[in-house]
Amino acid sequence: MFFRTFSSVPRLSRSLATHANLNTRIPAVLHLKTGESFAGSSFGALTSTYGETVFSTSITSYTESMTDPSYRGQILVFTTPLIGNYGVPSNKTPVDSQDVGVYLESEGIQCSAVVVADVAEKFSHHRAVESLASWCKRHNVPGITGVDTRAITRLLRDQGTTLGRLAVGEDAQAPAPMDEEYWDPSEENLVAQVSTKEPYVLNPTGDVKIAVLDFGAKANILRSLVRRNAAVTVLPWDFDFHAVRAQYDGLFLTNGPGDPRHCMDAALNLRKTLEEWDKPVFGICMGHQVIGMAAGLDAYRMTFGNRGHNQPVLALASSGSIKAGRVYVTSQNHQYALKLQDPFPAGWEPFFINCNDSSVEGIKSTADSGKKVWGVQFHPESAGGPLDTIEMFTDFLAECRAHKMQLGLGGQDVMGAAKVEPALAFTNAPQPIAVAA
Ligand SMILES: NC(=O)CC[C@H](N)C(=O)O
Repeated sequence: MFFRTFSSVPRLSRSLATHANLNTRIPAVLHLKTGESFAGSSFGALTSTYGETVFSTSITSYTESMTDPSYRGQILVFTTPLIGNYGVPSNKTPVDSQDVGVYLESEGIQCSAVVVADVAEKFSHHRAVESLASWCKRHNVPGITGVDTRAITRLLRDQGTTLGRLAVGEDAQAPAPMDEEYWDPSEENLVAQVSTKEPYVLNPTGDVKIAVLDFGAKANILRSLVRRNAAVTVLPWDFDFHAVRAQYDGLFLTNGPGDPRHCMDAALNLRKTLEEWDKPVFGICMGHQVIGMAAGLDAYRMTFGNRGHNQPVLALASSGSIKAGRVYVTSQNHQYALKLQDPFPAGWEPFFINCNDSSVEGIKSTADSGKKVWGVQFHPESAGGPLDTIEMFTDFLAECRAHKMQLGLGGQDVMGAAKVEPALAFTNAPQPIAVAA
C-alpha cells in the first residue's frame, strides 16, 4: 500500500519540549486506513486504539466535546492548534445545582483518542483541577501531539472521515495495520453502549413531565430541561415509550453516537406514537434523525460531517423564538444527516438548512398537521458553543404546558382509547417505570 509519513511541524516540536510531564519521549503515530501516517509524541494514556478519525473546528470547549457521548468511537482531531491551556475542571456538579450530577457532558471521556498540534501541559483556569494529559491518562484515553493537524484536516476534508489507529509506544514502531484490522465504529450500535440502562428521574417536582429517550444524552440537554422546571424521566433508547405515553406531557429525543440506522426500531416505535399522540415532541441530532426516519425521510452518511461550534443555519420557518429568514450560529457534531427530498412527506416541512453545505438542519410538523414536532440537527443546548437557539427548550416546554392546560380545562384524554395511568411517584433514584397495559 502507498505509505507516506508526515513529520511534525518543527515550530510545534520546539514548543513541546518546554512542557513538563508529557510522555514526550514516547512516540505515537496516527495511521489512517487510506495509507497516511503522522508521527508525533504521546500524551495521556500509554495505550493504542482504533476509531473513526474526525475533525472539529471548535476553538474552545475541548472538555465538553470529549465528554459528549456522540463522540464515542472517534479519534478527535482538533483544528485549533493549542489545546489544554485552561486545563480540565472537576466533573462534580457544583453544590448549588441539583440537576444532572456531572459538570461536563457525561461521566467520562467518550472519544477513543485525541489529536492535538500542541498540547498545553501548563494550564490556568480558576476551575481547573488537572491537565488535559493527566485527565486522558486517568480515563485511559491516548493522545498524540506534535503532528500537523492542518495536513490531517485537509486530508479528512478531501477524502472524508477515515478509519484510523493511534499507535503509542512500542506499537508506534510497528507497521501500519492491515485494512481488515481497522475497527469501524459505525458497524456497532454505539447508542446501546452509552444510553442509560435504567430509567431515572431528575427534578421530580417540576410542573411538566417530560420523557427523554436517551440515545447518548449530553448532560446540558437534561440541564436545559431541568432549569426550565421540567420533571425529566430519562428512559433507555429502546424503551417502549408508546406504552407509557399517557403519563407524560411531552417527549424529547437526545443526541447519540454512530449510524442512525441502528435506531430504526426506535423510529418505527415513534411513528406509532406520532400517529396516535398529539403532545409536543422535540429531538436533537440523533433524536432529530430518528424523528426524520419516523416521518419517512432517509438518513445518509456525509463526507466529513459537521463538527464545530460555528455552523450557520438558516431558519426556513418561524416557530416560537425562531424567526424565518434569520441565520443562527450553532454547535454541531454529526456525521449523518436527513436527505432533503421534494416533496417532503405529508405533514412535514424543512425547518433549517446549513448555510455552508445546504444540508437539512431541522424539520418540523406543518401547522395544519395537528402535531407539534420539531427536530434539529444542531445542538441548541450548546456546551460548548453559542446560545443562539437555546430558547428552543423554552419554546418546547411552553408548548407542553399549553397542551397540558388544554387537557386540564377540557378534562379530555387526547389519546382517546388509551388508558391513562396515575402518575408514578418518582424520586431521584433510578427505578422501573410502570408500563400501561
Ligand atoms: N450528535 C449526534 O447526535 C450525532 C448523531 C449521529 N451519530 C451522527 O453522527 O450524525
